[in-house]
Amino acid sequence: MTTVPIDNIRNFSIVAHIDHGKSTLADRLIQITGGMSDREMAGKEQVLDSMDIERERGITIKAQTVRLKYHAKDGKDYIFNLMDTPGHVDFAYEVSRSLAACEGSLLVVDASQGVEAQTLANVYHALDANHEIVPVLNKVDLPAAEPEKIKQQIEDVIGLDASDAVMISAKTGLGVPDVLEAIVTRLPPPKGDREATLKALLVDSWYDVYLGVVVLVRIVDGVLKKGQRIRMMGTGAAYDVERVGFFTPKMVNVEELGPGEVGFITAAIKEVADTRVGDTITDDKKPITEMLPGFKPAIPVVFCGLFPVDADDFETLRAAMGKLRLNDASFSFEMETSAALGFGFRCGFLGLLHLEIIQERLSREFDLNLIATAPSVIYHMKLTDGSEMEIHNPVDMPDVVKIAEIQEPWIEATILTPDEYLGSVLKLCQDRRGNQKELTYVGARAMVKYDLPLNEVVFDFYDRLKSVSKGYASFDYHLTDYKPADLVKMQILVNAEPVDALSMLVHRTRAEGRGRAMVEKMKELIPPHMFQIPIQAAIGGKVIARETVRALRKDVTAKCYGGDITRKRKLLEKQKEGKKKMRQFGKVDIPQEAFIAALKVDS
Ligand SMILES: Nc1nc2c(ncn2[C@@H]2O[C@H](COP(=O)(O)OP(=O)(O)OP(=O)(O)O)[C@@H](O)[C@H]2O)c(=O)[nH]1
Repeated sequence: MTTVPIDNIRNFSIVAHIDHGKSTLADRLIQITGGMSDREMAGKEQVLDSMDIERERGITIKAQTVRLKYHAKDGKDYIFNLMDTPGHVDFAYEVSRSLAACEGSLLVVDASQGVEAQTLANVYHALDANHEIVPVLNKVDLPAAEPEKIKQQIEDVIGLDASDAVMISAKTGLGVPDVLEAIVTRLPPPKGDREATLKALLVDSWYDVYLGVVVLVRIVDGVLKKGQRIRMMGTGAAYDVERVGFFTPKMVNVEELGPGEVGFITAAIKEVADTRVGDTITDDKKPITEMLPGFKPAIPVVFCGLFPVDADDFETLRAAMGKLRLNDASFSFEMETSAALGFGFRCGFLGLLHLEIIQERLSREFDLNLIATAPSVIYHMKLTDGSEMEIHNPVDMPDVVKIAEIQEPWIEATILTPDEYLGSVLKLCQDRRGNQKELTYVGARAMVKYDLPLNEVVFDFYDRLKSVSKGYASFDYHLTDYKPADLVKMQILVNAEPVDALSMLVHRTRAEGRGRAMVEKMKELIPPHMFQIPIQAAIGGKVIARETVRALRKDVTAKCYGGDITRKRKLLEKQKEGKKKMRQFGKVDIPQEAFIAALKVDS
């Protein structure tokens, strides 16, 4: 089964904006080509059931690539390798490695929605990888579908010829057989030399409880065999290959993989961290000398502290993070202690969405209740003594008198929005110190490009963008460069003591607004004590905003005007609840909500 003529192989991926139907189409392709029986596909439950069983047996936790067999109209049998690509922008590097393992892409565009920000970002990645691209218009079954208009949009905005776009409904199956034919006739086969020394791309790797580390590879030249001793050129480590195979999506073992093929190997590799996405694999005995281009480690760009709300959860949190890291070498964490929040971890992420995903998984899968400190980016500091340093926790910032210059990272953001929300979107970008670079139209929607400081985006940019556009704007970004910035370290002082978890670097012009909003929020949420509590925002020794929590009166409800009984009861109950989750800070008890709220303020 493995010795397929190379001309009968097609390696491709599906690129699309979120929700445009990538997974539905992939499922259909698997179904039609027989990777799963109708019965298995019919009820989602059954597919899930079988996956659960597989999971229990540790067969395929994460089948990144599916091999499909297709008997084409030309009478020949073809092998398709459908490569999955990570769904979002933070994993741009992983996306580009997956794309580097194929020759073509299906560009799926929702015929009722049209081109979106991630359609563009993903199609550019595919073009960078020299892919042949077949445009596919999905959801033509919807009454709102406007395939002709969207074809024009693809031509105007992306510059791709869409006259031959395949029209489908991944949901009903309409047109999907045409997609299979287009893969054969319009995408090129891979090239490779079977007689040459082994050269393979490490596309991805993950940890499987039963098999250990599973490595997904794309063979460029030569043959990868069971029992062969291979070498990873980036790390220099050598391993004996134990298993070779592919997914259908079920795991199938074979003796070898030849040029152009995509499959997996296992080789007693201990940790995912021992494998590097993008590395070149060769034969240990007669290694090639030149690596495949583009190898680079993933570098975290956004950091924040994660602390358990309940201090007893610390060990659970450590274990949970360890588990997530097994399959995600780009997520980093180290222990951190905060006077305000106790023991926790300083974590590094590839970007905002990565941060959100990890946070979400920790709370959902491990049932952990967490407080996240304000996200921070990596700042470059030039010191007066001529040295330089990187700061990714405001707490570590040196004394201001020692700093000659602070530089912050900038991004280029692409936003697509319906015209009616354009004004609000521009205002949001402008408020976040953005510089507008471009404003064009994609049909009835505006496409704006902005240069923005990442520091302003890590706060709550997504949430704000969604709310000002009622969820219709789409967003994508990539890092560009570092620029000098007038940033200051702002601290929040409660009862004259700085609360470390609330320190942040902000632009001087934005410090007062944010400081004021934070102290106001804190005032609302810190209950009165026996003494008066000043809450201040300060830059260095200078206070820029202040509120005061008044000293406790005998009757906490007395200040409720009107004497509405239910309101009084609510207040008393709230206080009782608050007591349970307080952090003793100096002499002051600060409820968890106060931290969460202070970190979420918009200004
Ligand atoms: N009407 C209609 N709905 C479709 C069609 N294809 C997909 N959908 C629906 O669109 C939604 C998104 O489809 P998915 O396949 O999950 O989209 P995706 O691009 O994989 O989305 P992510 O996995 O979130 O990236 C689902 O509710 C599908 O049922 C179609 O051809 N017609």
